[in-house]
Amino acid sequence: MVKRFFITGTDTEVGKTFVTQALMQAATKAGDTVLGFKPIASGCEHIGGELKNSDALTLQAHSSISLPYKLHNPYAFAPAIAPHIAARQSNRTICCTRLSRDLASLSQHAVEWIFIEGAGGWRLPINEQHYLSDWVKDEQLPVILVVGLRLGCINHALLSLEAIENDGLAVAGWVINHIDPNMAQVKANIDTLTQRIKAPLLGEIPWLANNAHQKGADFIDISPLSSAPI
Ligand SMILES: Nc1ncnc2c1ncn2[C@@H]1O[C@H](COP(=O)(O)OP(=O)(O)OP(=O)(O)O)[C@@H](O)[C@H]1O
Ligand SMILES: C[C@H](N)[C@H](N)CCCCCC(=O)O
Ligand SMILES: [Mg+2]
Repeated sequence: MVKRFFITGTDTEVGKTFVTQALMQAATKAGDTVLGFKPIASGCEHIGGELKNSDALTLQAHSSISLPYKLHNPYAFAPAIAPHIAARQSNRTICCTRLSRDLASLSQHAVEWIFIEGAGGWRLPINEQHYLSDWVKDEQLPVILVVGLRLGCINHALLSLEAIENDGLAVAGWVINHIDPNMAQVKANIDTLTQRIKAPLLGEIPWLANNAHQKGADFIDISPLSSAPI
């Protein structure tokens, strides 16, 4: 059965795509097949007559099978703004039923893993009534939290975990991602997080300058995910 995980983060721009790519590479290195899904993306460009997003293109490029772009990213909006606002501006409605149908059809492909990248942080509005977290709840997806290590991330990490758990979802793991090469008191901050977070730590990714992104997988251990509830 396909193992599916939802990747959220302590904020936007904390490394969700970077970590999702690393997870996909780690699974691929282990000899498994993977698919990436970015249900909702804002900040897209017209490419070949279609709106495309760089996160979704990254996930598509790291997938084991070749599928049309739309299957990796059903909702694509041009402006780099909150997706529910972008949707409203373009007279579209983001709908959980559609997302579930698209994930179900992706899940029919014979792959071992599907990694699903959220947008923004945990409580991202998708329309006037719903949050992306409501859809994750509908799907009962185990969650992986990316903590972008910078000043302020302790509060963001602990509040995100509290919300995920209060939503009744399993935290399958978390990842420390070094996004600030000049951060002070790195070890004391990491100790503060590790003392308080009980979920498995899947890895600590250093600041990888000069687009050394392909190395991300070297710092990730996906083995705790194999025993996570599906
Ligand atoms: N460990 C790292 N070392 C160096 N650069 C990093 C690292 N992690 C992330 N980055 C860079 O930080 C930026 C933000 O990362 P990323 O796009 O993965 O964030 P995100 O959480 O997916 O953002 P969004 O909310 O837009 O989806 C990117 O330019 C990425 O290349
Ligand atoms: C465009 C950007 N890169 C993100 N994908 C969108 C982040 C939306 C955040 C909304 C919010 O919580 O305020
Ligand atoms: Mg991203």
